[in-house]
Amino acid sequence: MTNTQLTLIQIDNYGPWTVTPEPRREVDLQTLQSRLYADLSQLFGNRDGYVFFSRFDNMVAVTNGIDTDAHALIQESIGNRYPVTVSLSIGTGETPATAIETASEQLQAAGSAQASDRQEILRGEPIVESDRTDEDVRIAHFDVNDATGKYTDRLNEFDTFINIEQSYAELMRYLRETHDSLSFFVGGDNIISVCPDLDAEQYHDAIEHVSEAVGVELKVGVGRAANAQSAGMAAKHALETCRYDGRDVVFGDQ
Ligand SMILES: Nc1nc2c(ncn2[C@@H]2O[C@H](COP(=O)(O)OP(=O)(O)OP(=O)(O)O)[C@@H](O)[C@H]2O)c(=O)[nH]1
Repeated sequence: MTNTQLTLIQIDNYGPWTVTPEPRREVDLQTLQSRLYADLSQLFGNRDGYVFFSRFDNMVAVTNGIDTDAHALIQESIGNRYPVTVSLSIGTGETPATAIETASEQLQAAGSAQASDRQEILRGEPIVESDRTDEDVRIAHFDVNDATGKYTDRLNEFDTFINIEQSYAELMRYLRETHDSLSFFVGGDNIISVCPDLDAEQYHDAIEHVSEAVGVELKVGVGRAANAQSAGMAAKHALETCRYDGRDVVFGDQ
């Protein structure tokens, strides 16, 4: 069984800030957003978490093993470094979808994303240490088969981008609707999904669905562990095994 702990990260009152006192230069917003993501990736990553940028003003972190004090420290550090603050909401659940649902509801209950008096909220309870197991987190690392030969070296960059993004859109929707999983594009031709305990057939069906819908062929390595970093690393090794023996689904511990 999985026991996912996710943290919703939301920039406080960001919409109004981007236009106050007048619209801020887009390049400055892009720079702020990407630096904030980089810092959060490092701050959570140093504690074995994974952060996904989703919409940049909102980000989702897999935070199994990261306690409330560490969240508070990260929140304070961001507040000291940036002209904006972030709210953090920790949600847990048997599936990633229920965890993000809880995290989102807690933050919504604390006030609007665009309320000037809702700042640096820290809500939710991490999984208690005694309830944690070595199998709480499942990370599935998807990769497009031969993206370089089929797309990067043949098509112009924008048409390559369309193909990759379409496979992402199909996969994220399919896994969300059929298996309560959350999928994130992480660059290149890679998609990382936070999943419950799915079997090889279910991963194979997802890959087949994407292939039939948009004609992009995927493979996937799956890892399980007590935290995102270890599960993610096991998934990467499993993906190498896919490359080596040609299977489309490999589990890290098999
Ligand atoms: N975020 C992330 N990106 C990766 C990773 N591995 C590769 N990439 C990206 O994916 C691109 C394509 O690399 P590969 O997936 O190794 O190449 P490929 O042509 O698809 O070949 P095969 O995957 O072996 O079929 C690279 O340029 C990187 O941008 C990874 O582990 N994480």
